[in-house]
Amino acid sequence: MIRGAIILCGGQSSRMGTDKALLPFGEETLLERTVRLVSISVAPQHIVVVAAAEQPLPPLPVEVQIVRDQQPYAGPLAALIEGMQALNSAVPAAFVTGCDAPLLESSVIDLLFDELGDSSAVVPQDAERLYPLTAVYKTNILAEAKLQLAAGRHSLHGLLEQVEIKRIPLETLRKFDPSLASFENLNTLADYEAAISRANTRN
Ligand SMILES: Nc1nc2c(ncn2[C@@H]2O[C@H](COP(=O)(O)OP(=O)(O)OP(=O)(O)O)[C@@H](O)[C@H]2O)c(=O)[nH]1
Repeated sequence: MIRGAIILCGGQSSRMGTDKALLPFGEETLLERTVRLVSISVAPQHIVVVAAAEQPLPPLPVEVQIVRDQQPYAGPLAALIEGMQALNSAVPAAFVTGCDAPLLESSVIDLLFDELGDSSAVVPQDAERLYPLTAVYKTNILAEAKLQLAAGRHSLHGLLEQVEIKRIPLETLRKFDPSLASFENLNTLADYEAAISRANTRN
């Protein structure tokens, strides 16, 4: 199966207070790092970055496709639709993440693709919640995604309620990522600082 990936990076970053995509992380920005980690599992020519219209972006590999939101701040579902429309039509499924996943493990991405089978999406879950921004989606759910958006729903959770998904217990993924750091999105400055120190401890 040809794997795709969609990296959403055009949110408002309101809790962080500054554009997350451009935050430094080691010698890279968060977006560069996320693209590099995703490209261990997905060929760069099948990676789509979905950014806001005027958003400045760091230099990315030339093969990576950049698309711009049609509507400002329409949310992750609208951005997912933009990304799916931009993917090569031969790509049946895409890993979806935000730009704020600097501790992603490629073995987690690989496992999510491996579990897809007949499901429309493979989504990690713990007792409290689903993790729709570290998940794999079949591209044939595009029509359903558009219906949801047209009905005024903007969240990925709403889409996942309408399709058949495979839920992967987060604990199962500890085998591949013992600290489960792949699932920590960075919303606040405190999250960002904690991720930097965790990355430094690992190195
Ligand atoms: N392209 C695009 N990406 C989005 C949009 N909304 C959210 N995202 C991305 O989706 C991921 C999750 O977004 P949220 O955590 O809901 O929002 P955020 O902008 O990151 O942060 P807050 O404003 O603090 O909620 C982040 O990587 C965002 O950049 C959007 O309208 N367009």
